[in-house]
Amino acid sequence: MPMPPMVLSTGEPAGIGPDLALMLAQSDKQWPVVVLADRAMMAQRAAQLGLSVRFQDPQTAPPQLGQGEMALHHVPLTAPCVAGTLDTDNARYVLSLLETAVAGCESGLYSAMVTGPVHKGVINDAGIPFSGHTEWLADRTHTPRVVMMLAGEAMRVALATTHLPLKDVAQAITPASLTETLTILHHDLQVKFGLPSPRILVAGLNPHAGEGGHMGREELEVIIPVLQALREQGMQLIGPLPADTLFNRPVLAQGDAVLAMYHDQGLPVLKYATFGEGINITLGLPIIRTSVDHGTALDLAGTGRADAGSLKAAITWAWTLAKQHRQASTSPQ
Ligand SMILES: NC(=O)C1=CN([C@@H]2O[C@H](COP(=O)(O)OP(=O)(O)OC[C@H]3O[C@@H](n4cnc5c(N)ncnc54)[C@H](O)[C@@H]3O)[C@@H](O)[C@H]2O)C=CC1
Ligand SMILES: NCC(=O)COP(=O)(O)O
Repeated sequence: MPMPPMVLSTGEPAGIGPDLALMLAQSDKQWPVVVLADRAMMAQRAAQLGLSVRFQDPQTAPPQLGQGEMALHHVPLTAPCVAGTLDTDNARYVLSLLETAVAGCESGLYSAMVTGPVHKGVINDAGIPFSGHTEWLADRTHTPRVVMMLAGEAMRVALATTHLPLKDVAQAITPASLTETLTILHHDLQVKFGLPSPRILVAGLNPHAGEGGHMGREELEVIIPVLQALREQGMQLIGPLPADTLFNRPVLAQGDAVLAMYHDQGLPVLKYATFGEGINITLGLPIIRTSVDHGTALDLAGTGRADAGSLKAAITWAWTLAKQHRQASTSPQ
């Protein structure tokens, strides 16, 4: 049986997601991907970008598409879309792309999902609470805990908390949540990244990792006891390390991944080092999901100036993971 294709949700229609999908369709080496988007919007965006794309019905498309071809599953927009201009009416469209992608992965129609960027604000403005793909996917697949990890050539950074207001971060880092996060991270570094004995650099929460309790007590009361308990189970955990000195080359070289305590502790450094070629992967999900390392870039939509490097990396990684998963599930025990 051939591998099912991957699925790409193009995300916010006013953003660069549709542009990037159209740009990748120009490549002479095409991945097996079914693109989810409104066909007329894609045709209009292609014309705006000066790109020629022939849309194929995924049911009848050949497995290997040629340059300038795209397997497109039509999902209708709710309202007409202008590149760069958000419209709350299209929030349901964005979520229906995600729902179609997940349902297809669950049914075996697709082997992995790759997500283009969504605009979290406009979905909330439409009256739909939405923190991010990561939380939405956890909820949709009934997975109590997942882990967001961004990865590039220079480093991998996972997060102990994701899209939370800063004031809520400390109380969200509990012995149970940190233990679960580290367990998922450790497991997926082994299984998905082929690291039999991963070394994880764990950041502290407070300046100077609390400076022995003088600048915050979460390290003493939560982080250190959790690391100790998990080390006793055999995990290689280094820390808690002061976040301001963790991100230098000699320290990074001692680990395979960093666990940052919150979004803006880890991601600015990672994006500075790898923006444009990094990927975002949700660990701990029952399906494979990778994504771009950037947002909707409304300023670039329809201009042709967006860089498709991260989407290409996300698709490449999703395919690698899908092949790995298939091999593991078909090889004899
Ligand atoms: N995976 C996702 O769905 C993500 C969604 N977002 C959402 O995107 C929206 C906008 O967020 P921002 O903070 O403005 O981040 P952004 O990544 O959209 O833009 C930041 C800067 O990077 C540039 N940029 C982004 N992607 C680029 C690309 N592919 N090529 C060249 N330049 C690029 C933009 O032009 C802008 O100057 C927010 O609603 C945010 O929540 C942000 C990150 C990830
Ligand atoms: N900064 C990364 C980010 O916001 C991605 O979030 P998600 O939509 O993949 O959960």
